[in-house]
Amino acid sequence: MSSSPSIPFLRESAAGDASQAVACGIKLDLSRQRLTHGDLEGLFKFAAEKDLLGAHARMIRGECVNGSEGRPALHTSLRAFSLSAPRYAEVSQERRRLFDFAQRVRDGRWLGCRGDRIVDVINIGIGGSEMGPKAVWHALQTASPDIHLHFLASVDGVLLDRILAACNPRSTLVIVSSKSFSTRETQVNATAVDQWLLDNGIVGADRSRHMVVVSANPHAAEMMCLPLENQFAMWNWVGGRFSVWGGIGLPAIIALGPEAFQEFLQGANEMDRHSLEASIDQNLPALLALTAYWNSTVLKIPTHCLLPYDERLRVLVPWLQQLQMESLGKSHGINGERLKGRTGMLVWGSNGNEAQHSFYQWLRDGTGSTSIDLIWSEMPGHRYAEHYRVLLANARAQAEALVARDPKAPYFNAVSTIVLDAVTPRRLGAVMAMYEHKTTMLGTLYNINPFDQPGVELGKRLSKFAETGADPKKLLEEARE
Ligand SMILES: O=P(O)(O)OC[C@H]1O[C@H](O)[C@H](O)[C@@H](O)[C@@H]1O
Repeated sequence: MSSSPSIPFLRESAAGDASQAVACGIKLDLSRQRLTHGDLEGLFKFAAEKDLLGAHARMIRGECVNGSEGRPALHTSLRAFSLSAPRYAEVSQERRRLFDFAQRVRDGRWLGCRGDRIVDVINIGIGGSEMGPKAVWHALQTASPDIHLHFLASVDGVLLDRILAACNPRSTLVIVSSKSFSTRETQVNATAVDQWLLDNGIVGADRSRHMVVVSANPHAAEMMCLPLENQFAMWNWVGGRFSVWGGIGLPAIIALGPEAFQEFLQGANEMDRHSLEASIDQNLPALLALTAYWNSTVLKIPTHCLLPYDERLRVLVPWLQQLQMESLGKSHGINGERLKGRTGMLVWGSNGNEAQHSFYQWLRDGTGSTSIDLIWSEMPGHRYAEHYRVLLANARAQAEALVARDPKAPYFNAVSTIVLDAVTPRRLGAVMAMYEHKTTMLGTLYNINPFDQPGVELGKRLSKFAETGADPKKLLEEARE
């Protein structure tokens, strides 16, 4: 593979539809990517050398792909509907429990301890234990929902105060979500919300009507003095940032209903099957991964910007940021070797239309090159024809404007457009699964393990030391000596 000095557009060398791929209601257009058709063919050969699709299939089959932690990465099993999927029995049993519990909350068979219906759900959790369900809820909630979700993630009392002020404890359900059940922010927030229940007279057995836990730690319910039936399982073989498909999705299951969540899972499962069955030149996640690999390693583009032209997809930005940056923000390979060249990009973005009036100036004229995904839907989520017409005109125009930069400047943009036929639970599942597969496929291409996060864990350990009043810098220095 060689870098092209003239930075051509794919559309200049690919005939007809060769720069497009369509699956699961998603149309990917790579024509504004900066490579030739020959370069793309070279990337397909590189993918074959790396056995990209074989490695992907091995992940889904349950092989030990997370070497540093010695386990498989089976998030795809959480959205599988076939007996042959690894761990199917335990996953489907837990899914039934989750759906049954959510339905009881929704139809009023599960009430607060004084007989009130649950109308507010507070999800206490951070990172992967927050971002997935938050993205799903933001995308699929109706304008006036029966049940309101609140996400308490950071250990910042301001957020705590605001959320508690919006809720009545008697009609509130608290979900404490933590894979490890040892994350300090979550522990501190859970204790504070528990105290709020206590202050409002919800004590003893009554607490169990207002609090449940989701965790891979079998002692989580016990740690919160709750009965075991108030715990929903997750498993060590699902990474936190890949976990929205199971118990971590509980707030969304309650707020949207099991039926919508089932559709969400089915959409993801459709994408899983597409990713296993489609040839490389039509394989959506593989095409996204290969062009990202090209952009980062050959064109040396340092950042990737996601610009949804659809309010419903706004929270995909922080979700994708964690997914890609925690998975691919690594400079060592699977055998601990220091890697040459770039790995994962900095991921950022915003609601596309709003961003036009804030940072597009930089994207169009600044001294940086950017990889960009523009994403929109062919069906609006509202009844205002004029709004949709203007929004779509903006999205289409910006797809061109963002690549219309000074051809003599050393800075340029590489743009993909991703068009959904609609934003339904099914399509959302497919889009999120597509980005998950893009991320893990990039792990294969870069030769890194996308399933661990050693850098974050050091920070977590140091914060615990800092809580005792110790200087974290000193502790690091001592550890080095
Ligand atoms: O779910 P928990 O165990 O509480 O972890 C919450 C988060 O903690 C860390 O920040 C990890 O890097 C994240 O991947 C994880 O999602």
